[in-house]
Amino acid sequence: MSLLALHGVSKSYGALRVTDGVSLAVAEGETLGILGPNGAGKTTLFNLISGDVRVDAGRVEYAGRDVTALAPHQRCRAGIGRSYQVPQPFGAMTVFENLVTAACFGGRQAEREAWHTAQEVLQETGLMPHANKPAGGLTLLNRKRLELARALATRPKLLLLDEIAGGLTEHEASELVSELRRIKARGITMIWIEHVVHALLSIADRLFVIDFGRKLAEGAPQAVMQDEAVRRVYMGVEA
Ligand SMILES: Nc1ncnc2c1ncn2[C@@H]1O[C@H](COP(=O)(O)OP(=O)(O)OP(=O)(O)O)[C@@H](O)[C@H]1O
Repeated sequence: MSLLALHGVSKSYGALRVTDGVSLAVAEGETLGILGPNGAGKTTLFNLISGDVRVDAGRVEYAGRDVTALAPHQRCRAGIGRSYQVPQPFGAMTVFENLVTAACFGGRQAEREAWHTAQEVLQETGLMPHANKPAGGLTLLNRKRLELARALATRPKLLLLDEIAGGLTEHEASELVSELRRIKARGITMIWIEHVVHALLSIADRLFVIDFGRKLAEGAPQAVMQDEAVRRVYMGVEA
């Protein structure tokens, strides 16, 4: 069964149609990679799934339920967790406090449970040595880890990752991919927008390529990367 299904979702800003009738289904346990040129509408698609932005038309179904009218916090509590392209922690709070806050408010966990979750997520994401540091002072890698950790603390069934490897060194990106592999092995469904293609290819079960707000290609990673339209639009390779 699909955990997430988008049915003809569209969004415009003024005359600009940023999402144009996108339909998409993601199976439980699947890792879907999203690719597309800058400005193609990838983050907007996440905003429509998480509820940060409302659709103009179409429907968003999650776990068999129509969530199109739900607010972001309701979708989060239903199990849709997300990271943001630009990490957005509470900078003056410690890493641990950020995670407890995410678990309490995003995951609706009681205080004791939230503390337990925060400990687990610190361990899982390698942030334990930084638990008591203010989030605002972290390195880029650790800010990215915290972004992932905050989403995990809400105990998502569906995890939306927006360019989590962007700006990292090769070594840092591969550490992050190892963490994502462990998350995937726990059965969490993931949708990952990423320009670091080799990182994405090392974990994605399927790719979905967007251009001008529309689906350009979808399917098995190797087949999609060989697709002529994808090579022309995304990689600038002449067909
Ligand atoms: N709130 C907004 N108001 C007006 N235009 C917007 C808004 N949000 C996004 N856009 C425009 O919609 C288009 C798609 O933006 P979006 O951030 O979804 O693209 P993207 O594929 O994620 O790009 P990138 O790879 O650069 O992150 C862009 O032209 C952007 O300027």
